[in-house]
Amino acid sequence: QSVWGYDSDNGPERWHENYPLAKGDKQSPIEINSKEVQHDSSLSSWHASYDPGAAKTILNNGRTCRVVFDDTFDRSVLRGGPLSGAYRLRQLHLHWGSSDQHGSEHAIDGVKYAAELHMVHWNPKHGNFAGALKQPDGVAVVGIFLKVGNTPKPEMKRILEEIENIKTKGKEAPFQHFDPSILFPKSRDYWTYHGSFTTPPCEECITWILLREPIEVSSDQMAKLRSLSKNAENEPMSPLVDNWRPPQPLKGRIVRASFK
Ligand SMILES: NS(=O)(=O)c1ccc(C(=O)NCc2ccc(F)cc2F)cc1
Repeated sequence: QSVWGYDSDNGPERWHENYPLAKGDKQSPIEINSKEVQHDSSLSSWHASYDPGAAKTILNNGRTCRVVFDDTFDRSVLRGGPLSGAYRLRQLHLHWGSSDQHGSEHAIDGVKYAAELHMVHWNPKHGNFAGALKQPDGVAVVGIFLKVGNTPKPEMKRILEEIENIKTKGKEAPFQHFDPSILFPKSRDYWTYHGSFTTPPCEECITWILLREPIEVSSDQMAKLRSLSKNAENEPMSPLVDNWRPPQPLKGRIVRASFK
């Protein structure tokens, strides 16, 4: 079946067969080379004002672990930085590796992190998410790198505790009273560039805001993430790991930094 994934027969190298946009000129992720980044002093700082009551559920869709928010009105929004207007938080999810040495989608000067967390927002001026996907300014994703260390962020615990309840594909559990801004690192420094979804259909509708400072998770927390299964409960356990797309060609795009 043409369902895409991260295995040799349906992985990133073959996505273009069913999703032609995957071979576009503004694809994500990318490798950030700090020597080629342009500092832009006109970039303002970004601001998230999230309503913890907007959090709804957490689910395993066989390809990632995703937390879904109520985005039927401007309840949890991101503004500022490279954005004009308020973008609504729709979902957050993660990409991670089979070991602590890799797993992030973006890489910084060759450094890959153990995981990368994406907070996905869309521009309500385009009516709905499906409409926003077709616009270059339709979606904004805040990317946060996860680094394995020994002072793990207690706020990550909440997501990882829920993993017990969504071990297999298709499992969903209530996930309420959660303010994702507690996951942000201290520094608001970021890189920004124009790119795409890192998964099919790979639309080029994303303003990426990648935070420079990683947050710390423990090796046990990473092991918990790796205990999720790609398969449903009545199928053989297949560890959900290495759900990351490799860096794509920059094709002349400029990456701007909010910091010197
Ligand atoms: N990793 S990432 O942050 O770049 C990313 C963000 C959002 C989505 C998404 O919403 N997919 C669902 C989806 C994507 C396209 C579409 F047409 C319908 C649809 F539901 C996928 C990847």
